[in-house]
Amino acid sequence: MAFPKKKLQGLVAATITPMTENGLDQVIIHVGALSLKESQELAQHAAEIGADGIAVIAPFFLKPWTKDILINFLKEVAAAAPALPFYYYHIPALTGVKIRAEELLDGILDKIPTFQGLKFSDTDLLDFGQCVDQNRQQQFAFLFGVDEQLLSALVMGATGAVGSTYNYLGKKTNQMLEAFEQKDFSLALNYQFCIQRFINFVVKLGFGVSQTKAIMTLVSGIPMGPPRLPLQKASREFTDSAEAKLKSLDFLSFTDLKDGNLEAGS
Ligand SMILES: CC(=O)N[C@@H]([C@@H](O)[C@H](O)[C@H](O)CO)[C@@H](O)CC(=O)C(=O)O
Repeated sequence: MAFPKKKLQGLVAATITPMTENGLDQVIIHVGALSLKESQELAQHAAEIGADGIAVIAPFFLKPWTKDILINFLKEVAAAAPALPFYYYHIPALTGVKIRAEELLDGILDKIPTFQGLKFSDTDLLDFGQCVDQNRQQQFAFLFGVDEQLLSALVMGATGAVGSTYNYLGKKTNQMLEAFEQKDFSLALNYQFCIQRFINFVVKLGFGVSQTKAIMTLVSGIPMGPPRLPLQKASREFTDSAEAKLKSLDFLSFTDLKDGNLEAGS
């Protein structure tokens, strides 16, 4: 998968959608599920509808407890869409599957010939760095998923990023990428700190999918609708505080705001 230079990937729900100036470049569909059969059906469906790739998280109710078991699970899913590039989505805080990504990558192409890369949503930069270091010959995509640490991951060799905040902090993040590419690390750090200030603020208020939807609605004016149960809609207080913070950090001016209907879109 070729990543457009200096462009970020935004994650919308379960679909990874790299953006270019002309819109969606590629669509990678997440097909993870608790049941292998369901995952395989989703993978086949993704192939039928023309997806550019599929991504899978580890099953998290009945968990794989060794690397080999996890690989076997992933292999069976990948085999259901043998023509599609395959990505493993490593997000241990949510799946509870803590098998190190570095271990998983060891010899993975022998098992999963369509393996293309990793979405790495964990703060363990030792594991991430070793994934990159030990696979320099493989041309894998190393997509980082902890937005507040992206700069550190770029230093480690991240080839792309997939995260929730790029849906509305993309401009600032692109400025950080630009500064990084120009080797202006002090400027890049300023951008990263600014992004961190916002994320740190919302994390303290309670931040997740519902809050992401509320902020996206606020910024874009496109009603994202309520989250599905068991998630609860973000409170009005949250949205007001997030809006004030975005403005105080200069992420957003009054004129940037669209007429978002926070209540709409069921
Ligand atoms: C745990 C989590 O939700 N991580 C996010 C990050 O983008 C995260 O929202 C961001 O780094 C702020 O902490 C993504 O990596 C994952 C994500 O958005 C998703 O799978 O929906």
